[in-house]
Amino acid sequence: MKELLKYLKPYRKQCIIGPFCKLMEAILELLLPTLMAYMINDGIMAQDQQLVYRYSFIMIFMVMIGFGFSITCQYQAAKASQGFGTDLRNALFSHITAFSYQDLDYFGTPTLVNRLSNDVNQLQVAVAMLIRLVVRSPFICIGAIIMAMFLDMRLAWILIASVPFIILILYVFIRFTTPMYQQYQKLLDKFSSILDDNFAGIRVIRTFVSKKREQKRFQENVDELQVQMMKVARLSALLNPSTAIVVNGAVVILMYQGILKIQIGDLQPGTIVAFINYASSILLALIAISNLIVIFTKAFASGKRVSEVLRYSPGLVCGNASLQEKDEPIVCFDHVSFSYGKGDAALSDLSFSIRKGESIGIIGGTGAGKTTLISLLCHFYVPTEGRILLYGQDITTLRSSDLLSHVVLVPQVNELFSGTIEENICFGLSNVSKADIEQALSISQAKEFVDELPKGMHTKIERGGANLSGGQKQRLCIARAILRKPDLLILDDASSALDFKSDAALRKALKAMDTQMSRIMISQRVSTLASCDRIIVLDNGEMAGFAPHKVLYDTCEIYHSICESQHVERGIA
Ligand SMILES: Nc1ncnc2c1ncn2[C@@H]1O[C@H](COP(=O)(O)OP(=O)(O)OP(=O)(O)O)[C@@H](O)[C@H]1O
Repeated sequence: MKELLKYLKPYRKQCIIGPFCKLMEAILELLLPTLMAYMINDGIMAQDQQLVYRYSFIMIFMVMIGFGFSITCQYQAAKASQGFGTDLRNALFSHITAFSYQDLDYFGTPTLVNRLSNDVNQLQVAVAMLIRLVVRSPFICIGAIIMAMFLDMRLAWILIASVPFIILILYVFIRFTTPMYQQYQKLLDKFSSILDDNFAGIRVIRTFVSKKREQKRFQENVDELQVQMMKVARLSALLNPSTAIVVNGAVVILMYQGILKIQIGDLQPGTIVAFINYASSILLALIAISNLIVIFTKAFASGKRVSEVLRYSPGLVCGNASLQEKDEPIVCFDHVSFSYGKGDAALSDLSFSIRKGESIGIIGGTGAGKTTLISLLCHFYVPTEGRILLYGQDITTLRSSDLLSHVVLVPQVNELFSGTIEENICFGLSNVSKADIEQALSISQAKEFVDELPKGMHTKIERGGANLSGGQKQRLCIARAILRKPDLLILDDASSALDFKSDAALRKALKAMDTQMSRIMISQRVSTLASCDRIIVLDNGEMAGFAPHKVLYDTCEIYHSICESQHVERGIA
């Protein structure tokens, strides 16, 4: 939680001025009942009209000054809490953007979204309350008792005696509600995760007529949330009445004792009015304190969740070295093994090298480890054992921007953003020539369909490429990668939505483009990979073969059976 304090530091001024103003307001508020007692005892009872006017004027003046202090405090509280929330949200967001896939897997996206939005909101409210009420409410409670002691010491003891009961009630409340709020936040994360699944997979849910099942899952979670919130609400609902019972009990005893004292001439009526005023001030301050406790209990749970993210050091640290092109293999896997979390090895002891300009195919059954291999090469995950070298340099020592400008990946899932086709292709690049864009579109086999669009490259793409077909999206993503002119282009099943003719044309155009650009292509189709210089055959995370098509066809049993299942002949390459 300490790390959160540093986001309050820039608002030190507001954190001092705000409570100071509230304190001044509270002092004025505490003086009012005593002034009223004097006004009643010395003015009204003695029928001194001038004195009544004088006290009335002083009291109105004090109320106005108090109002000014209150407004100033509200302004300072708003300024500090909004600023704190914005700074914290920015810091959290920039910390999360440095997370690797591994780190994102560790937390899960829904909980990170919740922490960024809901939890930071709770903290923001807590900061506002900290400035507005944390000083004021206890001060009013203590001050009211002290003022009452000045008026009548024996009656004041009735108020003092109620304090331990109130402290006990507050303690019990905090003790039981804190774990309940933590549990509630966890359920909220689950809720976000279900929403995330449903919105992302809405088409699949409809295709597989799973709407009812998903609705049931959603309902169950909402019911759990409701049960948890009801538990907290039941306890919270008890808090205000229990404190009110204690304070009102004290008021009843005060009135009784007060009347007895008035009857024997030991107390004046104005004093008992002031006592009742102080008792109700204490009651209001206690209600504020109980609400503060609810807010701080929630904020404490949220603060722990936000701190956990801020304290988390990304597992994947990038180096500072710049990549030097040397006369060494562009890629070298040196006894690389990898497991996701504590699961089985997704890759086991892989060792191979890729020469500059070589085209490499990767084939293997579902879950064989093809995407994992590429993710390690792009430094999205760190090998559990072994090293990956780029031009002989360990990729963990390289500057991330250097690595990603030399190695460009077109992933299985196509990501396009809202904007024009041109903006999407040039994403992250500046000063790109029209000729280069046209060339990239042409190589990726996208030029034909883009030219047919009425607005050509200026056609608007909707978010996620919703107004394009799967094949069109893939071609634009390939064009975007080609435009970067990388040393190593990786296509992870990136031509799966292309028809055979376009797929063949793409491979031919890539080969003709630049003999210096190395390529890695993952595919389930032998026909897509057969023309590669060499093909890696993966089987359950292990390398079952690494050779040209014809050699593998003759020597690798797994590859041979894949070819047979796809009716591919030895001479296809
Ligand atoms: N994020 C992840 N967390 C845990 N396990 C994972 C994760 N991603 C992949 N795996 C597991 O690692 C293994 C290799 O997966 P990978 O995605 O690399 O296979 P693949 O060969 O690319 O499969 P496909 O052809 O179906 O895409 C599988 O057993 C898979 O269940």
